[in-house]
Parts: sequence; structure tokens; C-alpha cells
Amino acid sequence: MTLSDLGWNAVFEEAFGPFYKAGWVPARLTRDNKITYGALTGDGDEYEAVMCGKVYHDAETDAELPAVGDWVALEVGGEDAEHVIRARLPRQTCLSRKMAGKSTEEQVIAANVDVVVVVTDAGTDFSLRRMERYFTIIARSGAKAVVLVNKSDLYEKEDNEAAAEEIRALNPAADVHITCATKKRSLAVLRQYLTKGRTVTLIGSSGVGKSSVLNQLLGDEYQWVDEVNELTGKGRHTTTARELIILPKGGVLIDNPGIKEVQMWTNEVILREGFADIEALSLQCQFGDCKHGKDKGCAIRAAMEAGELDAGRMEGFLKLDEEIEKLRRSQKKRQMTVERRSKRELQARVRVYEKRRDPDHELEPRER
Ligand SMILES: Nc1nc2c(ncn2[C@@H]2O[C@H](COP(=O)(O)OP(=O)(O)OP(=O)(O)O)[C@@H](O)[C@H]2O)c(=O)[nH]1
Ligand SMILES: [Zn+2]
Repeated sequence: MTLSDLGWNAVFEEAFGPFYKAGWVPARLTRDNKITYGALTGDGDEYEAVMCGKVYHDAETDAELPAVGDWVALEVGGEDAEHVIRARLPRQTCLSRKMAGKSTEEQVIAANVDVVVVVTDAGTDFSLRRMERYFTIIARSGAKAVVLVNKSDLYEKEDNEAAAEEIRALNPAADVHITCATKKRSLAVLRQYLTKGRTVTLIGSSGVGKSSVLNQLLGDEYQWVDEVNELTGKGRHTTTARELIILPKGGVLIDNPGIKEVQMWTNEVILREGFADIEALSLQCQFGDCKHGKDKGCAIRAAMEAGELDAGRMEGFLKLDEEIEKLRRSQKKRQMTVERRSKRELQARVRVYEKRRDPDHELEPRER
């Protein structure tokens, strides 16, 4: 493995200049364990690293703290010494979300992502409004947008093509492909983005086929080996799964919980947007804390009485927070199910691994 396999380029090299003299090495962050980070160097070694005080204090906002995908200057510690992140290099792109409510607070999901692949389909998941949200996030990040109209086998050819065409019209800069993630050959179109050192991430609603795409890209064998190593540790002290993976045929893939949150957040924003007109009306209510019931000077009630506002939509607006809370709960529940499932799968893999390491396993007489 070399640094360029990990995404290193001339711009980073230039920025790193002064750090070489200090004896520090370039490393890319693979995991964020809250207290420590996983840091991968060009020779393929992964270190559990802590951030030095300067990096922490120099960050004026959380968004400036190191995140998965960032390039850092790493001081590799000797025996018993900690590995320390001494500096973070400027980001070339930054996938982030602005926290709901606190519109100025930005949460970084992944740094230095070159391509964001949005997975959708021509059927139940298809929504231009949702796609618009994704495009906004991607445009802000600086990454290239690629869309897969997946599950092509489930819909008519014309429907798939019409969906792709509408998405292209929405964002002419995006590449839109029709795919079927259950057929490996269909995903060959993705290879053009997965060139050496290019960093890719996948987003999209639950159930559209992101994991299926991922599994095809990783290949069964690769995924198996990687996860077993993760678990057996081999001196690695791994506390959480790696979020940045080097693909066997080139390219870097970032997959982390923050990406799932994008989807949750996007749905929330869309739900809110649907009531933007009522939200605007509420600003004209006489009292800032108007509950829009019998309150004096309520602009919303006035609009309803004047027949300008539908009672059903008004009810929807009043239930908005409740709906969003419901959405959050159901998504959280789903995520927990997925996590439990993958944990079970991992345990099964470890058992298989143990057996393979010990070929006589089955032959040993059972103790009674
Ligand atoms: N027919 C068909 N089924 C597909 C295709 N892609 C994925 N699926 C199936 O759709 C289901 C959901 O796919 P996943 O890959 O788990 O979806 P996901 O986007 O990772 O979902 P979350 O993990 O919930 O975010 C699985 O049963 C897949 O086998 C496709 O192209 N065609
Ligand atoms: Zn009111």
C-alpha cells in the first residue's frame, strides 16, 4: 500500500511540507472513537492515535476537529508512548450536515470525499424533493454527485429511464446510472469512480440497496478477512469498526453512522419544508409563544377562518414535531436491528475463523 492508494495527492504533499521536518508522518483517519482515532499510514499500518492539545484548541468549532477521512500529521510513539495527531491538513471536500435548530452548527460526516453516490429507485423511493436535498448537501461538500436508479429489475425500462431523466434535469452535473445491485455486472459503471485513491461514499434511504452495492464492491472474501482481523485484533486494540476501507480493486470507501444520519435528517427537513408556508404565517402571530389554538391575534387561525388555509394541513402542522419524533424513533429502531444483525453475523464469522485456524477442531474427542 502507498499513500496515493489512500488518496494522497500533490496538494496534501505541499501542505505537509513543514511537518516532515518534525519527523511526523502523513496518516488518514479511518475511525473516530471519540477519544482516540484510527490513523492509517502509507505502509498500511493502523495506529490508535490521540489528538494533541493544540489541534483541539485551534479548532474554533467542532467541525474543525479531525474527522474520518481527514489527513493528519501523525507522531508515531515509541514503546509505551502514545501516537499523537499533531495537525490536520486542510480539507479538499467536506461532507457535513447542519444540526437542526442550531443552523450554524455543522457536523462533519466525512472529510475528503471525492464522490457521493446516492442510491434510489424508480418506484417507492423516488422523490425529486429528497434528491434535491441530497444534491444540496453534496454541492456544499464539494464532491461529485453520482446517482444510481437501482432495482432496475423491479420496474419497467421506461420507468427507470424516466426517473433517471428527471434526476438529470434536476442536476445536469450529476452522473445518473440505472443499476441492479443484485447483479454484479450491472455495477461495473461504478468502477470509473473507484480509481486509485479516489474516496467514495454511499447515501440513500433505508432499503434502496446501499449494502448490496457495498458488498458487491468489497467482494465476499475481502469483507470476511477484514472483519475477522478487526475482531481478533492482532495487537490493534480496535474498539470500533473501521469506517474507511481500501477497496480490493482500488478506491477508498467511507461508510459510517453519520451517513445514516444524513438520510434521517433529509427526511426531517422535507417534512418541515412541506409546512414552510404555515411556519411563515406563524411569525405573524401576535405572541411569540402562540399555540395557534384560542390565542389572541393568531395569524394561522385567522388564515383558516378566511378560508386560506386547509384545516387538514393545519392539523398536520400542529403534529409536525410529533411526526418528526416518530420518524426518528422508527429510524433508530431500524438502525438498532441492523446493528444487532451485523453483530450476529460477525460472531458467526469468528466461529468459522476459529475452526479454520484449528483444522482438527471437528476431530477432537468431546470431553464428557
Ligand atoms: N430486486 C432487487 N432487489 C435489490 C436490489 N438491490 C437491493 N435489493 C434488495 O433490497 C433489500 C434491501 O437492500 P439493502 O442493500 O439491504 O438496502 P440498504 O440501502 O443497505 O438498506 P439499509 O441498510 O436499511 O440502509 C435486500 O433484500 C436486497 O437484496 C436490486 O437491484 N434489485
Ligand atoms: Zn398562532
